[in-house]
Amino acid sequence: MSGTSVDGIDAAVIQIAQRPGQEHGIEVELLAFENTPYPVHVRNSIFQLFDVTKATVDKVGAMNMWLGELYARAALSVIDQSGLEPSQIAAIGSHGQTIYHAPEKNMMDGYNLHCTIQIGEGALIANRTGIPCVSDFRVADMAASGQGAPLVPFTEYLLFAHPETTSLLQNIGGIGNVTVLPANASPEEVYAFDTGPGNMIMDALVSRLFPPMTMDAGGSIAASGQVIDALLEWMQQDEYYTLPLPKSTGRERFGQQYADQIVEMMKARNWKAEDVIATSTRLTAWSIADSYERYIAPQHQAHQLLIGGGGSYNPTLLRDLRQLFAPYGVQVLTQEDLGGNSDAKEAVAFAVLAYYTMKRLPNNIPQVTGASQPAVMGKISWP
Ligand SMILES: Nc1ncnc2c1ncn2[C@@H]1O[C@H](COP(=O)(O)OP(=O)(O)OP(=O)(O)O)[C@@H](O)[C@H]1O
Ligand SMILES: CC(=O)N[C@H]1[C@@H]2OC[C@@H](O2)[C@@H](O)[C@@H]1O[C@H](C)C(=O)O
Repeated sequence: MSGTSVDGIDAAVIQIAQRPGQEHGIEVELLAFENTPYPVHVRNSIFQLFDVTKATVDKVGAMNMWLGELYARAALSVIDQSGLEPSQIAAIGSHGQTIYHAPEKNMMDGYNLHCTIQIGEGALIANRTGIPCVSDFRVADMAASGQGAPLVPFTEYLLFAHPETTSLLQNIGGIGNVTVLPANASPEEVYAFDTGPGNMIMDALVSRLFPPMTMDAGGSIAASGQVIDALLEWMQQDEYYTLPLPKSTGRERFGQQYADQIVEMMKARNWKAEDVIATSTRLTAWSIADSYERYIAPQHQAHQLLIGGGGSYNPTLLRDLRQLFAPYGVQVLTQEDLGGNSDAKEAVAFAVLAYYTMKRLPNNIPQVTGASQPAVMGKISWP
């Protein structure tokens, strides 16, 4: 898995045990996990592709192969760490790198041309590892008129649903996304959506205002600043926060151009850099709490908000979240609080999704993505 933050490659080896007689009853054990940060020049080359005027087909094509090589190496390395041989691995699930995501309806000659592009060639991963590789998951959901995201809720339902506890699984990566798992839910009652920016705005602003840092490690910059009310109010006006469900978003809305606008405002109004970081941190926490109030609380009183993704390592963000969720009586915990691993969660999810692809079983949740029907997502490349 390589997410929207483009911080590195997350690779996990898992063992799946099928509960007898239950197609969707599985137990997952994490055998090994490894995060390989992208070298700076690779990260910069990927970021170039987020600018549609620079993402020419030659560059996209070459990066598709380059990332395939890097993902294959990451897979072989984590397999080695697990103590297994590649020949013992049934399949690799590779999400790839999203370079473009346009889930909204886009009609042309009567066809909906909404699209999403994940690169990192699966054929190359299969060839280099000798293991079948499932990649390019999202397009099958889009073919069924879905948004192609979020996909992790399928696995969260399998792994975290509980008879008595209503949980919100909040991932805070580049983008924030939440899965609502009502107590004793059937699959049809699960829903999920992107809450808005996760770390994306913070990362972009830290990169601009505190180079060579690329993230607010430990939330220390935000902790040293004060929230700027005028900026927070401006950010809260984005129409994304009130769009109807299902909805998903990405760098196209909250990426570099968005951060540039804030830097311009900051210069014009003499705001302090650490206050701008404190405000963007609060915005992420606010968007998660606002999503709860707007789309979840009217139907479900949640017991806990379980934070995963890199945002769970930012104590200032967690502080803001705990403050905002206290009035609702929702406990804020991280995956680590449950004995899990915030970093590994999405990599594990794509391994689980690949397990279903290999069995030719549907692995999207139509009401989550807005798809008209279940789909078997993922394309299989054989070695
Ligand atoms: N120690 C830390 N302190 C503060 N923030 C951190 C820390 N570690 C990671 N992060 C934040 O988490 C981000 C990475 O999160 P993660 O790996 O979950 O994102 P992703 O998987 O790329 O994104 P997405 O889930 O949106 O696809 C970093 O860019 C950074 O902002
Ligand atoms: C198009 C795309 O890559 N979307 C990501 C992104 O990062 C978080 C959020 O936005 C989520 O919608 C999705 O990723 C996770 C893995 C998902 O599909 O569940």
